[in-house]
Amino acid sequence: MDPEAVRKYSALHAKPDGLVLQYGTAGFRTKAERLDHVMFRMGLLAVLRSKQTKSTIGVMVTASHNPEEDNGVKLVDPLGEMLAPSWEEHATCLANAEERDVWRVLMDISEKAAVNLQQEAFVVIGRDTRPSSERLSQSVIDGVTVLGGQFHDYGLLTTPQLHYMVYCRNSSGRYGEATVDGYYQKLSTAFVELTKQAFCGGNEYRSLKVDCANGVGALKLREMEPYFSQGLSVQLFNDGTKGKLNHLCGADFVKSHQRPPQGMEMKSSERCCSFDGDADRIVYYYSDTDGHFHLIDGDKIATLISSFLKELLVEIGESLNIGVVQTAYANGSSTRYLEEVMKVPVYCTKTGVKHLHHKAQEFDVGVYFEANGHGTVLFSKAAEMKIKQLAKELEDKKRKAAQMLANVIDLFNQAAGDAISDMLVIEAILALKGLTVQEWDALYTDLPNRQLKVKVADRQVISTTDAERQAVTPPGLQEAINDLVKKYKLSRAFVRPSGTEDVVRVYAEADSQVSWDSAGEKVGSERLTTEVAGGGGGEKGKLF
Ligand SMILES: CC(=O)N[C@H]1[C@@H](OP(=O)(O)O)O[C@H](CO)[C@@H](O)[C@@H]1O
Ligand SMILES: [Mg+2]
Repeated sequence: MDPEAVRKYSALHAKPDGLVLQYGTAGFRTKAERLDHVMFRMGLLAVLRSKQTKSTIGVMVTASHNPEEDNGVKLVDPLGEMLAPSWEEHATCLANAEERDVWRVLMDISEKAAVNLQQEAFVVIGRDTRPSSERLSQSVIDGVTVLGGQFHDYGLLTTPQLHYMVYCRNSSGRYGEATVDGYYQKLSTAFVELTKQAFCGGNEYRSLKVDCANGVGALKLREMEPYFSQGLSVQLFNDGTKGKLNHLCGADFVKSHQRPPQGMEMKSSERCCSFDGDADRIVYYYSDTDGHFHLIDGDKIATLISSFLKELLVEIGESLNIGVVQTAYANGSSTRYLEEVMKVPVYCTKTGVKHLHHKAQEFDVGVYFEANGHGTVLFSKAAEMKIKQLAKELEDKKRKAAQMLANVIDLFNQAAGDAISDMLVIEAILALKGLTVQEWDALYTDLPNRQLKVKVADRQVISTTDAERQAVTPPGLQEAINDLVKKYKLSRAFVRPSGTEDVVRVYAEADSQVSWDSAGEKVGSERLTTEVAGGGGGEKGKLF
C-alpha cells in the first residue's frame, strides 16, 4: 500500500469536476463516460472489503437493463450477496472524494471498518457486453493492483454467474466449482436429473424461445446449451449479432410495455421468455389464438414455483416452513392467490433485491421475486441438510419428493436471482406437472395495472413507510392518494422515489382497465407534477 502510487494512478482515472454519484439500489449507474474514476475507486474499495472480510469480493461491471450507452458497477459480498449497507456508504464517499482526498478517504474507511491492511486481498471481476465494459473493468483492475490486491478477471459473465463465483470461492468449493464450466455442470446436472421422470410423457413441452436482450445472456446460454440439451431445446433471439443491447427487447422492455420484444418470431401459444441485459431477470409470455399478448411476470413465476415447492414439502411431511417475499409492485391478485388459495405466508419489503433476499433468509424455504422477474429461492442450511438426508433414506414416494427438492436446491442460484437458473427451474416444473403456458397463466388473473415515471425537481421530497406503500412526505400526498383510490374497486396506488433513476415512480392497480388508467393518470400527473414538484423542473407525467 503505497500512497504515492495510489495518488499517481488515481490521477490517471481522475474524477470529473463537480460530479456526485450515489451507490444506489444496484450500485453506481450512469453514462459510461462518467464512470472511469468510479471503477478505479471500486477496485480500491473491493481490496479493502476483501481484507476486512478475509474473503474474495466480486466486482461486476454492468448497467443491466439500462441503455447501451450507460454502465455501472456493483460489489458482491462474500456469500454472493449484495454489498453491506455500511459499505455502500463508504462506496459513495470514496466515489465522490476529490482527487487529493482519495488516500485520506481510504484510510478513514480502513479505520472505521477496522480493516487489517496487512491482510491479503482477492477480487474477482466480471463484465457484460457493453462496448465500454472492457475498458471500465480494466480500470477496476488498476484499482485492485495499485493497492496490492490479487485478482481473477472472468471477462464476460452474467451478473448471477459472478455472484455464483464469489460464493463458490468463499465456501471452499462446497457450493460448486468457481468456473463457468462448474456453473454449467452444476445447474445442468440438477436440471437433467429433475426432469428425467417427465420425459415419459413425450417431448412436446421441450422447446422454448428466448429473447436475450442482445446481452451477455445470449453468449452464456449458447455455451451452456449442450450441457442440458437432452432436456430442453432453446431458440435464441436478440442474441447480440445485430441489434442494440436492451433496445426494444429484453425483460424490462417486455414487462414495462407489456408487449413482445422486437425480433422474436412468436407463433400462437408458443412459450417464450426474455432475459434482461445482464441475465438476472426473466419474464415469460405467449400470444393466444386471437393474437393477444399475455405476460407472465415475476409474481406468476413465484406462484408457480411456490406451489410446486409446497406440494413437495407436504409430500416429505417435514415441518419446513415456506414464505414468499414480494414488493409493493406485486400484483394484488398474486398476493391474494398466494395467501388465500395456496395458504402461503406473503411478506412485502422495500424495492431492491437486497431487501427481498434478506427477508427470504428467515425461512427454511424463502421464495422471493420482484414483479419485474428478478428472484430466486433460498434454502436454509438446515433445510438443505435435512432434504439431502431424506433423499437417501425415506421410503419410495417420499424419497422421490426429497430427491426432487434436492435437485431444485442445486438448480436455484442461492446467491442471486438468475435468469438461466430460473428458466431451467420453470421448464422443469412445467414438464413435471404437464402444464402448458396457458394453464400456468390461468392460475389467476392479474389486476390491470400501470406504472408511470414522473420527472420532478427533487424526488427526495417524497419519503415513504410501510415497505414504500405509504407516503409520509410531502404532507397531504397520501391523503390525496387515499381519496382517489377509494373511488375504485380493488384499487391500490403508491408513489416512491426511484433508487436507480432520477424519477418518481407511480404505481396504480384496480379491477378494471378504465379505473387504472384514470387512477394512474391522476396520481401521476396532477398531484405530483403540479404540487409536489413545486413547479420547478416538473414535467407532465406520462405513461411509458
Ligand atoms: C419498479 C422497478 O422495477 N424497480 C426496479 C429498479 O429500482 P428503482 O428503485 O425502482 O429504480 O431497479 C432495481 C435494480 O435493478 C430493481 O431491483 C427494481 O425492481
Ligand atoms: Mg439485471
